[in-house]
Amino acid sequence: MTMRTLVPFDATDPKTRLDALFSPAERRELAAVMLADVLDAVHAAGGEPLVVATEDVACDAPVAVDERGLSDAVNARLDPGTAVVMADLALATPRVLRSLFAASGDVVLAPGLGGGTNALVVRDDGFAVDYHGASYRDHLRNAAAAGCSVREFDAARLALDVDERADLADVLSRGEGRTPRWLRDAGVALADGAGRTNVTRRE
Ligand SMILES: Nc1nc2c(ncn2[C@@H]2O[C@H](COP(=O)(O)OP(=O)(O)OP(=O)(O)O)[C@@H](O)[C@H]2O)c(=O)[nH]1
Ligand SMILES: C[C@H](OP(=O)(O)O)C(=O)O
Repeated sequence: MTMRTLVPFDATDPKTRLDALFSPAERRELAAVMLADVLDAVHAAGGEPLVVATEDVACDAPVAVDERGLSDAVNARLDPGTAVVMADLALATPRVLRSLFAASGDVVLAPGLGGGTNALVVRDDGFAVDYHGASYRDHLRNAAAAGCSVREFDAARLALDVDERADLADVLSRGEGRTPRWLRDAGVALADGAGRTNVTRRE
């Protein structure tokens, strides 16, 4: 069973919350590397990805360029039986995505650590996304208002999206794809015994 999977991608000025660590060009490179890892996992999980991007981007999937905001661009394509997987889920594996796609419910929501919604599956055309801010809480409310059954899909490997410097610690310690290699090649490291607070980058 294949799952049509939207992968939203900010190709224009991605990962601005990492601007203290990386130049704009490096942030675009990192975003593209994470996108490649996510697309590999989506393909291996039986997903059929469509990248919904602010600008055209070279990647292993069809690309729909849509300059509208994130929620509008996704809602325009959210036919029942569609998944949405964010492009910065650097720990996502085929196994966890197969489980997400197989989870039952009119709306399946995978929370992000910061209160966002990192991935979802929609099977009811009464549901719409409303990203940014504490979107997970908003999505629970939207689903209830639409009379949708909801499955909360709590998975560590989907809960980590790369937004802040500290998120890189999890990618360095648990990542398996191109992204941890890119970070190490860029001189990013995790000081021993320091937890998520001491991600360093050699000059
Ligand atoms: N198509 C589209 N995707 C977006 C847009 N904004 C963010 N995204 C994607 O949605 C996902 C989550 O967004 P964010 O975590 O805010 O990503 P970001 O905008 O690169 O990060 P920040 O600049 O730090 O906010 C990522 O996969 C982004 O690439 C947008 O306006 N349009
Ligand atoms: C898109 C947004 O991501 P965040 O800004 O929370 O990383 C959200 O999950 O609602």
